[in-house]
Amino acid sequence: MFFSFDGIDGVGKTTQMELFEQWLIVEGHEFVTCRDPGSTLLGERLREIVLHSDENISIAPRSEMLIYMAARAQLVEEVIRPALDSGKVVISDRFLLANIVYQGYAGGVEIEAIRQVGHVATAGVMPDCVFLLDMPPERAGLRMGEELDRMERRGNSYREKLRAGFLDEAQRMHESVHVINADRAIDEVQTEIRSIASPILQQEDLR
Ligand SMILES: Nc1ncnc2c1ncn2[C@@H]1O[C@H](COP(=O)(O)OP(=O)(O)OP(=O)(O)O)[C@@H](O)[C@H]1O
Ligand SMILES: Cc1cn([C@H]2C[C@H](O)[C@@H](COP(=O)(O)O)O2)c(=O)[nH]c1=O
Repeated sequence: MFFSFDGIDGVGKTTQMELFEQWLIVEGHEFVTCRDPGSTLLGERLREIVLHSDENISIAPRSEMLIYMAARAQLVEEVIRPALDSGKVVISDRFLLANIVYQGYAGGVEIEAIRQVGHVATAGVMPDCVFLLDMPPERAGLRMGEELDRMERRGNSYREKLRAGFLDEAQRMHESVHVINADRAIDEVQTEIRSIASPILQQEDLR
């Protein structure tokens, strides 16, 4: 079973993932967590390039899209597929949906092209369930730290496009993408996440 968490920067993904992991331990599930981009040596190197490069290193929109894809291909190969093959639950901090939204809807790269490259990069490995944490960008911005990375430095209109893009994709993929109102207390958000995950995990256990 493969879960991912996504949403605009600052919505509380990391906080919710940590609570979700604690719950999985109590429920007796073996799991592997990862972050996209990252969680492999190559992926962490690419993360550093795409998020923390000097502003005078130009990264064109398509190059940016492909850097994320390369990191994800390695993540699937080294971490996600082996974990799923051994029956573990996988929890990923972001996945292909972020590429479609950040580089496509908000970044201007053709969305269909991203889907096609995404299919190659992931070899068809996709989350069974995506928790899309949603809230107004101006409120999520209040939760962001002081040091912003390359993506976080993009302005409000980019963030508005991100939110709209995530919500469009959630409608398109309504069977697997669950929109969670993240503008609530931490425990309320987590309760909803667990209530969605619980029947999915039970069904998997029965197989
Ligand atoms: N529901 C919430 N209410 C208030 N504060 C929250 C909530 N969820 C998280 N926070 C706080 O907001 C900050 C950002 O949270 P977190 O790091 O989990 O977000 P994130 O989505 O992973 O961010 P990023 O993607 O930018 O790393 C943290 O200080 C966290 O404690
Ligand atoms: C996977 C992916 C991510 N991004 C962006 C989204 C965030 O701004 C950063 C990742 O940092 P976080 O700690 O996970 O929030 O990268 C992207 O633009 N495209 C992608 O495919």
